[in-house]
Amino acid sequence: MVTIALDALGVTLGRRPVLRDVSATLGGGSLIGVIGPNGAGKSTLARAILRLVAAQGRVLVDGTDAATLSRAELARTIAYLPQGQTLHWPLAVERLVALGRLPHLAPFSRIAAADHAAIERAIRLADVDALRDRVATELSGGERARVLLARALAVEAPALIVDEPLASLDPGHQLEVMELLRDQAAGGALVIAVLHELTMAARFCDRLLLLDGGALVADGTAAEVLTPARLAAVYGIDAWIGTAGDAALVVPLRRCGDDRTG
Ligand SMILES: Nc1ncnc2c1ncn2[C@@H]1O[C@H](COP(=O)(O)OP(=O)(O)OP(=O)(O)O)[C@@H](O)[C@H]1O
Repeated sequence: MVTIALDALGVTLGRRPVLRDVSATLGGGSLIGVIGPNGAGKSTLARAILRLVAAQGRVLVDGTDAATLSRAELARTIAYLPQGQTLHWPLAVERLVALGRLPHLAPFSRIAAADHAAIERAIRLADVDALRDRVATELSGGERARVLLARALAVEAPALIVDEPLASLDPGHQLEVMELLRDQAAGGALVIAVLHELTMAARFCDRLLLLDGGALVADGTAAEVLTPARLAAVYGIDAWIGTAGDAALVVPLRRCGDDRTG
């Protein structure tokens, strides 16, 4: 299992500090939710871990500074589903998923049986078998999101970072994707998911990192992180926090100071 340690990670964009002094040790076998309001720095944190943006501090992958790893090594170690990716090429779904194997291929080599097996596993896990012959640019938003998740799964990396994997998914597919991420973690992967759906985060994640204004303001279990006071301070909302059976629920009720219940 892989361990990713963030050591005083910081990012400045256009002279604005958008991520400040984030330190945390993220271990394999867990599903870690990264939450926080718009602009809190969640995607920037994901990109800093992947060295897609210049950052201060260090990212250690099993004790090795990620800055010393090649692009291909890093891509084989941490698979990535970026936020809201647009597709430019009218590729068939199966070929798009196959791109997930690129970090494993030597230049000009062909995909091997092991690659085909990984592609088939990813197609099955992301539930996109029925779409495999479709052209990816002609899919609905939710279908496309699941195909792109399949591409990330096809890497079969020990760590997976997914940025808003539930955006544009219907409720059934949201649950399916959260179950899939939880299963990946149960199988030993380190899964880091940027999420806006607080109920999904509370219900499925082993640990939550709450960002606000680029700072890590809380790090712990859902019960520790998602308190009424913190939801008010960070999101500016009054929320109902409870359970239905054994499922955690976080229901935003109103903006703080707003008497309308809608
Ligand atoms: N190239 C850039 N130059 C300047 N500021 C930027 C740049 N890219 C992002 N930012 C700012 O960095 C901050 C963090 O952005 P980031 O995308 O990490 O937020 P986020 O928490 O993922 O937000 P969201 O929930 O809206 O996706 C935002 O205030 C954003 O406006």
